[in-house]
Amino acid sequence: MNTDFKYGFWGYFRFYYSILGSRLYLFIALNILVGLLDGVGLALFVPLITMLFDSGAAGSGSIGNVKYLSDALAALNIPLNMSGILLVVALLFSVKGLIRFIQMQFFFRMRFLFIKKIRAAMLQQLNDISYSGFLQLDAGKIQNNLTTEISNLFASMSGYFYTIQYAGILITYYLLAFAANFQFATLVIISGVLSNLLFKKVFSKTQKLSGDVSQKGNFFSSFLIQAVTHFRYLKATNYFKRYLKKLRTVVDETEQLNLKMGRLQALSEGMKEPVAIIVIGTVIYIQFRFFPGSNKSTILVSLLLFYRSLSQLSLLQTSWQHFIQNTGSVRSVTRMIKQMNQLREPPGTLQEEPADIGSIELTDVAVQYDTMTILENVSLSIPLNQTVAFVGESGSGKTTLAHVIIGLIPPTSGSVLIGNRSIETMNLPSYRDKIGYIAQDPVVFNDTIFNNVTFFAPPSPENNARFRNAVRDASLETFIASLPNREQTHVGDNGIYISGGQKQRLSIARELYKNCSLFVLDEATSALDSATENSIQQNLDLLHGNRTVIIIAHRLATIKKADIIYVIKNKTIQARGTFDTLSRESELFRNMIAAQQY
Ligand SMILES: Nc1ncnc2c1ncn2[C@@H]1O[C@H](COP(=O)(O)OP(=O)(O)OP(=O)(O)O)[C@@H](O)[C@H]1O
Repeated sequence: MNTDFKYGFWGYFRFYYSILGSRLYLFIALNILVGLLDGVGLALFVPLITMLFDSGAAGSGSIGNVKYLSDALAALNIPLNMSGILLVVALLFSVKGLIRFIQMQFFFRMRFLFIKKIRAAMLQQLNDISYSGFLQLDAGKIQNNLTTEISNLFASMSGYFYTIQYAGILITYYLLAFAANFQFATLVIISGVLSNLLFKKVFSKTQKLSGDVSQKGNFFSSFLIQAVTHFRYLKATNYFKRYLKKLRTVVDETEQLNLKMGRLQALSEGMKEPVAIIVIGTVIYIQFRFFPGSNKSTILVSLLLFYRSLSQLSLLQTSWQHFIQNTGSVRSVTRMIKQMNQLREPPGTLQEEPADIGSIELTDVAVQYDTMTILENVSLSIPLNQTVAFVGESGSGKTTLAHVIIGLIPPTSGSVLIGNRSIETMNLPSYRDKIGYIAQDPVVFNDTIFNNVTFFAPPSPENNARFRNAVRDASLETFIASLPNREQTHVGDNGIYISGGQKQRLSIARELYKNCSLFVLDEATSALDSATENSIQQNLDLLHGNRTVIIIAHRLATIKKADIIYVIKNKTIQARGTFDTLSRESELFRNMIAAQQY
């Protein structure tokens, strides 16, 4: 997909072409064919008019250069009488109907391909961007671009190509009009071009407004996502009312812009016919006033064609307006695609990472967010299948350190080796296949318990058995047994139908089901009562010696069995050792224990 194009007529063509390829040519060809059939069908009325004017045979009158049409009919042995001509016209318009049917079908097929292709590409990009890249994006922008803006993108394309179709029809009419009476047609065209300058201003204003509407759409989506995600909190505190004001302001501003665009559309709609009629009226006046000897029958044919072209011109202007109105979406989507491309995670090697991740070694690691240093001089080692814990006060950088180890955040400096290989060169998706991550905020999807735990694996005897083991080890068995629909129970948006502790257990069960080599438990049991926490702890202890486990915990009682505890303070590791060693040798650790005893 070519997103590096100039925002001009050919630039847009190149962009649409990069998505649909040579299908576009077929679409244009069908459009032109429809236009041509329409024009020729209409032109066949010319011999009819000749017949009426000259009250003789259609071929005998003088009707400018259009006479060749009646000659062509004669050559095809079609009788040059009213019924013969009408029959041919009916046939031509029937063929046009058929082509139009094919063209419409093709149009919808292109719409299907267009949206599918862009959406699939953008979803793939979302999968490919790095976590630090993702932090630079905005949820509302992503959502708005993937839904509303993509549909608008297609609307821009259809506006663009319908404009070409109507232009094709218009050109056919104009050529015929020129053939009938050159002088008259020239005057109409010159005046038409002049009057079009009026519309140019309207179009350029619309184009600017279209960009603003897209941007506002991003804001609105962002606010809306947050309102829905935090609905419970906003309701409980009655903050929704205040939030609503924010939402209303964005809606109001967006609709004000749409209103302005609507006014411009109304203006161009309203102007179209009067301007065209004034143009033709003036030309007729000039023609008869200054060239009294003009051939009236040729002017009549020319007029008929211009009159008919009025509706095509109106359709052309509407399509162009439609295209212009949606160019803001094209700019928004292509900018986002470009940005997402730049934020891609480095590909690393293609080879699969081994099931055993090996030992983890960090040397002199530093992490900065912008100019703020979060960690520095961090060196640590996590031997294979050992359990380590990171402790330290809130905001000391424990989660950040875990993110460095699982390759979510690249260190600003220093080296990270996983199984003796630099993390920079690793196949990160394959590495993460082996990682179980229980985040501070439990991650729960709006689906059934079974799907949440198995992550949408199909039910099978093997998966069902794995599911049962996982929910047993996460102490969820009794809870599930108490539900009328058991594991088929839906947990609601963000797990709104279940308790905080149940959400935590559900996310633990999912990682246990995944059967990983490396587990990161970031405050994984903080919302549980002591009895449930103990029971899960016993099951997690079974991982000890079999899997590598990183525990981040404030409650020091939960890390007593860790092989190594790293104490983080002032951006670096201040002490390390087992619980007993640290209790004896580290004043910092003793103070932390003391702070938890009451
Ligand atoms: N994306 C980010 N951009 C800027 N600063 C960030 C970002 N993420 C975290 N930080 C900052 O990095 C510091 C360390 O955060 P981190 O989440 O690693 O701490 P933590 O020790 O896990 O805290 P807690 O125990 O409260 O979870 C904090 O000061 C935080 O504000």
